Amino acid sequence: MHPAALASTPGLPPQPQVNISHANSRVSAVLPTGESVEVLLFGATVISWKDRAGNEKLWLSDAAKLDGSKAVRGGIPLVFPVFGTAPDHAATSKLPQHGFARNSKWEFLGKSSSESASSTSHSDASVKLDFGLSSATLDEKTKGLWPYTFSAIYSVTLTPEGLSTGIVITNDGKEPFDCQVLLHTYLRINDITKVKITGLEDSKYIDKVVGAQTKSQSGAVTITGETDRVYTPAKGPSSPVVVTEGGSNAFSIMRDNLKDVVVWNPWAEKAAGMGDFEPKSGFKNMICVEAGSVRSWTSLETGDAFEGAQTLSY
Ligand SMILES: O=P(O)(O)OC[C@H]1O[C@H](O)[C@H](O)[C@@H](O)[C@@H]1O
Repeated sequence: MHPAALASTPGLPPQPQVNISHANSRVSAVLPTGESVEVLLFGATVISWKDRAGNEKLWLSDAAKLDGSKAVRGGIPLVFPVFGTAPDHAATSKLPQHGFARNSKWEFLGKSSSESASSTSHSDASVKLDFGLSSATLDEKTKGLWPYTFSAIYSVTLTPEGLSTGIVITNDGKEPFDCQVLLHTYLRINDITKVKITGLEDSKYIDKVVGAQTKSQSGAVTITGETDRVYTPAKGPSSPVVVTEGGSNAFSIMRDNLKDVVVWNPWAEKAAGMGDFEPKSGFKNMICVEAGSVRSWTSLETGDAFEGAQTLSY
């Protein structure tokens, strides 16, 4: 066990266990109540989040590359500084799809844990794992494609109630830069045909499946084929987006300063065409609901910071 692990001390309430494994390439944490999370340093990608009964809440492809050779297909890849590609935006036009954050090795900055003072009969300990990426640690090729000076801290907080992931990006350089941020969350569901997404009613969206047309959502979102939409929820970021399955709440997504929500399911044909998407029928068991700020650019002047977060619960 790594020195960072928190061992239980006799007489004190049970504490979260934090481990660094797979030749220092993954960080995992388990709460005394049984919930767990696992984060790959490659991309600071959350690859697993389990409830206290051990049920996996995120979808991860059986063919996902976890060795750093490709962005992870599943979990929560981090999109920065561009969503998709932006051929008309000179500063980011050379970057690969969804930027470099999901393809870069992040540093584990450490953990902190807390427990509510009111805890009596059962522990409600939580743990926060912090990861860092900056222009100083980017590989030379990426620096050449996007020559700005920045630092990013990504925090993954596991509580008995849910999982929060939040990012702070700071412009540490002399030049301003524009960026977009997205938490590309693959939620695991049992049957896509029974899924409804609420909280996006009466909202404008860009339908990327039909030539980036702008449309308006009426009622809950259901998924009956390839879906790739960028919503700006009319109710604003403080209103939850809820995924129900067969009428029961499966997930609730709260956003902090992330005004857009991407809804993506590749459906059968697109899934068949993705080498790292397995099983091919897996599109029935996932829905991406992605909190972000991607419809426009966030401009950061020297010393400015952007902060955005989501909290997932079930
Ligand atoms: O295949 P990836 O680069 O991981 O992108 C997967 C998907 O991400 C987002 O949801 C985009 O809206 C989609 O257009 C894209 O297909």
